[in-house]
Formats: sequence, C-alpha cells, structure tokens
Amino acid sequence: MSILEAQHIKKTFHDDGQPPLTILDGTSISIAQGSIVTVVGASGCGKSTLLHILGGLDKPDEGIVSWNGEAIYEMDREAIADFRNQKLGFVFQFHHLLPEFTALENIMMPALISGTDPNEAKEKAQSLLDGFGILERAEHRPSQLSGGEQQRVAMGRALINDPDLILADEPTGNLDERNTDMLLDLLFNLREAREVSILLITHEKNIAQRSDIIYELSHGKLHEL
Ligand SMILES: Nc1ncnc2c1ncn2[C@@H]1O[C@H](COP(=O)(O)OP(=O)(O)OP(=O)(O)O)[C@@H](O)[C@H]1O
Repeated sequence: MSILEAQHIKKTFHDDGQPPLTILDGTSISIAQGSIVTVVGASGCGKSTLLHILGGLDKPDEGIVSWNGEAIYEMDREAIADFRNQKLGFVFQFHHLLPEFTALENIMMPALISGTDPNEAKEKAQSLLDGFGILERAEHRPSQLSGGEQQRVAMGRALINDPDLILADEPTGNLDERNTDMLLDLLFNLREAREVSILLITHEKNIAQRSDIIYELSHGKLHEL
C-alpha cells in the first residue's frame, strides 16, 4: 500500500530576465509503507525541489500529491502544517537546528508544537539522544556539537512525533566517512525499529544501493535504476 503518491508533477521556475526553467516535467512517484526509496541525480536536476513538493513545502504548478489518498495541496494552511508536523520527519544536509536552544530542546520542539505534554516530550527526546549515543550532549547548544552530533540531533527532531515517512535530503552531505556510516546505519535501522518509510535524496550511488528502489531524476522525470 502506498502512503505518499505524486502524479504528473510539473514545476517551472520563472526568474527575472531568465528563460523559464522547467525542473519537473510530469514526475510521478509512489512510496509504499515501510519502503526505502532513494532518488539520485546530477546536481541541479531538481531532487530537492521534488522533496519539497512531496513534503508539502512547495506547491507544484501541476499534478497531485496525495497522502493516503488525500490531496495535500487542497488542505488549508493549518491542516498542511499539521500533516507535516505529525506524519513527516525532515532531515536536511544543513540541519537548521535552532542555535539558541540545547540539543534536548531542539528535539523536543516539534512535540511541543503538536501539543505533547512537556514531560513526555522530554522523556522521548532523552530516549532518542540515548539511542543515538549522545545523551551526555543533551544540554549542549548546536555550536558546541560536532557535525555528526548535530545531524543526530536533527534525526531526533525528525523522529520525535513518530512520523510515518522520513524525507532526507543529502543528510550525510556534510559528514566525514565515519559519521556518514553511523548516520546511515541509524537511518536504515529505523525501518526495523519503527516501521517508518524513508525517501532519501543523495548523489552517492553506494548509499542508494541499501534501498529498495532507486530512481534517477533526469530531464524532469524519474527513471527506476
Ligand atoms: N526558488 C527557486 N527559484 C528559481 N530557481 C530555483 C529555485 N529553487 C531551485 N531552483 C533551480 O532549480 C534547479 C534544481 O534545484 P534543486 O535544488 O532542486 O536541485 P538538486 O538536484 O537538489 O541539486 P543538488 O544536488 O545540487 O542539491 C536548479 O537549477 C536551481 O537553481
């Protein structure tokens, strides 16, 4: 059963003085429950644009994105924000942690926004930090953490609301080999531990090999490899 489905997505950017740039040109994808799907492709081919559209962050010009059969861009602003907060977990290359908050607070934030009891949110955040081996860093701010630690905090933040789907855009792009391996192990183990689906964007084909389906995005369309 697919949880997220996109059909015939089109997206063109119109920048002043530039010819229109069609990035997605009839792209379709279906993400089955519990699956790990990887999208690879040349720099600038539109992978991040696709992820933003699938994640309810950027409306396509044409086409439908639906979550369990419901068209997400037909939801009102509040419903789409709730959908993102409760069903999805985002992990980006630049993790966008809030600099003035501690690791623990950064992880707790999406749970607090969705109305979880603060004590419960704290316990869940501590258990995520513990599972990622960085509980002793709980009170550190992002600037006091290494890149790999920051990315694990970002993973914790993506997971605290028990999402059904993780959308990860080059999550290891900034990490050295050791941290890349550690983060990928954490990510791929999630399916076993939490039955979560994962959409992973990367340009590293050896990472892609650990997934169920690999697509290449080129000329605005996805091709299964
Ligand atoms: N808001 C925007 N306005 C105009 N052009 C944009 C916008 N966002 C992205 N683009 C352009 O669309 C193209 C695709 O960008 P996108 O970030 O989706 O590519 P990508 O495949 O993720 O690239 P990379 O692997 O380098 O991160 C690029 O040429 C980019 O400059």
